Amino acid sequence: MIKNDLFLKALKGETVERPPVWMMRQAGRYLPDFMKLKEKYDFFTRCQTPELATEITVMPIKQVGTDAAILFSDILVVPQAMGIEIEMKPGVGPWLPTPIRTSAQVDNIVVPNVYEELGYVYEAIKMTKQELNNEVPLIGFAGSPWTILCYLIQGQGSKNFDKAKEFCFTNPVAAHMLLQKITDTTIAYLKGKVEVGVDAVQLFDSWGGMLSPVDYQEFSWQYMQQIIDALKEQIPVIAFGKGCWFALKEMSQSGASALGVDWTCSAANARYLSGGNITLQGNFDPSRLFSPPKEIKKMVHQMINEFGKDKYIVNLGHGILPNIPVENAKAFVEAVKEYQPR
Ligand SMILES: Cc1c2[nH]c(c1CCC(=O)O)Cc1[nH]c(c(CCC(=O)O)c1C)Cc1[nH]c(c(CCC(=O)O)c1C)Cc1[nH]c(c(C)c1CCC(=O)O)C2
Repeated sequence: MIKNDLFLKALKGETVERPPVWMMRQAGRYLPDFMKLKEKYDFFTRCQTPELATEITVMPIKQVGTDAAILFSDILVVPQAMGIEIEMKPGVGPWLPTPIRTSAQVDNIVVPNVYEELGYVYEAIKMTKQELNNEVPLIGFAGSPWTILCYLIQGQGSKNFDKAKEFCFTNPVAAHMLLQKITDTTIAYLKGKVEVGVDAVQLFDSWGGMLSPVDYQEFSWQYMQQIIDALKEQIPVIAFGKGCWFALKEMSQSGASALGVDWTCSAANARYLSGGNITLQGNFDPSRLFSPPKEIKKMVHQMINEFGKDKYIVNLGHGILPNIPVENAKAFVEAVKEYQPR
């Protein structure tokens, strides 16, 4: 039994005294202790060393006081396991020496044995569960197939992922083959995470909002739905699509336990579009953590009043920014703990 079960209760839609809070990318660069480890070990070494991944995962629990932990890892470990070379270049971010640009390259990509290729993730989960000692739940995650495809084809981050979209629209057969291979790998990968003890999983569709509503259904949502279908009987699934407010209706009917929303969609609109019955998660503008702590607290209380304290998980609308003062992140979390229902 998990001692702080607010997050799990909110995922089940149960009544809570206050909503739970965690932050996307909470295990990251705004924490001084994280930066010390970053100086010593490169990014994928931190991901691949269970002791380091565990240490980083529990940092925000101890130092900021969030109600759930999310495993320190990356969405790109999945395509790495599929045999694709991916580097994390300082100052650039994800970088592929050989981006995928042809059908022949897609043909050659394998659906791996996840237990062999991603055993280090499962070790990190087991170690983290021990370290957390049932204080708070642990979230496992994966990228959506579309968001992973964006990096594989573009070859690096992008403002519009133009090359990824060009590939999908000029070579849809290969694009769908690639999306299906990522989907199959992701399902096996997440089932493995469930087996070693994660308490919930989140799918990050960070670049879903790059697509039109019609293209979103074709190139992203149908694969998200396959993953949700494969997992929903075993574990609560959170579907987060940045910029995907237009799909909230389909998402609400998918069997996901909760839906993530970003700050461009108001609480009232998100409730309306998702049918009013499903748990929502979000949606504080990450840049608003630059405001003074007093103002942050006021805005957080207002946000909870707008979403309602039940069927709600307080979070940011996307990952925390690297240069946010730790004090401000703490104020965000404290505000939720101090919340008094109206
Ligand atoms: C698109 C995406 C990626 N990775 C992820 C996403 C989806 C979420 C989102 O959109 O924010 C997911 C992710 N990446 C990381 C986590 C860890 C858990 C957490 O704290 O939430 C999670 C959940 C650690 C990380 N992943 C990364 C860092 C920072 C780099 C470092 O620590 O050296 C962290 C803490 C690197 C990374 N990895 C990726 C990017 C774009 C970057 C940033 C590159 C840069 O700006 O330097 C791909």
